[in-house]
Amino acid sequence: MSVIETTGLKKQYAGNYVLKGIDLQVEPGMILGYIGPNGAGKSTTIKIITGIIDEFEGDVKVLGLDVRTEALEVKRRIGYIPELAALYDTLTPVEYLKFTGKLYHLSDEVIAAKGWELLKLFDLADKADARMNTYSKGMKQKVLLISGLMHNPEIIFLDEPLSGLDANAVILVKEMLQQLKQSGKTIFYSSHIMDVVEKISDRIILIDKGQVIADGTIDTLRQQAQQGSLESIFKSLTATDSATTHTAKEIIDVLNS
Ligand SMILES: Nc1ncnc2c1ncn2[C@@H]1O[C@H](COP(=O)(O)OP(=O)(O)OP(=O)(O)O)[C@@H](O)[C@H]1O
Repeated sequence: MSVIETTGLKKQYAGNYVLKGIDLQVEPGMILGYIGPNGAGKSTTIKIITGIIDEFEGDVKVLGLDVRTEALEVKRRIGYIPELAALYDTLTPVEYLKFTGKLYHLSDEVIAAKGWELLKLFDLADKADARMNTYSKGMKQKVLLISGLMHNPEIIFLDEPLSGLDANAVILVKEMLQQLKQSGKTIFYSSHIMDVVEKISDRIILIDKGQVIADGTIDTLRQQAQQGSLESIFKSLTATDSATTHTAKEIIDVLNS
């Protein structure tokens, strides 16, 4: 059974379609890499599947639940780690985790115990009482990761989750995702950091201009694009290689003019 299923998923803003019919079936217990150029529609897809955006065309089911009619139950069973979230940074991480933990109906005791343990494991224990407006970007990202995972969700959506993290934290998160997968969780992972996507994903979906243009394992994609790394596959399938060189030159020309 698929844990995520979208059929004919379309989304428009003022008559302009940014998703043009996405059909996805995601099996449980895998890491799915969801990639594409800026503006391709990755975040929009994630926001629709997680029930944040509720106006769309087509059907979306998560864990067999219709996100239109059962959005609350869907939200309870998934975790979403957004990109550059509007995190309430006048709060301390402890206060923030208490707030988000309550949204998932976790008890005060569970929030306090788990929150504290996780803050320690993410190396934030000594800053646990500081307001997050004094935090670095990576430190805030760690708090978002904790808050998206603390209720032990069945599916975890990550939108550029490594942004701002240092090398040790990146290694930690990659290892954590592998272990979550081994315990049967499904990971929907969207990122621009191609070498990480290439290493951790069991399946990769590449979208461009609101459409799926490649779908398969890294080996299948390699055969399809006749290229080596995921980065070169990405460039070849989205045809940005020579265009990028040209644009870079144009930017330099404008700067020099
Ligand atoms: N609220 C909105 N109103 C109008 N257009 C929007 C809105 N949100 C997103 N879009 C448009 O939808 C398209 C897809 O955006 P989306 O954020 O899903 O892309 P993305 O693939 O996540 O990009 P990135 O890699 O830059 O994060 C873009 O053209 C964007 O301008």
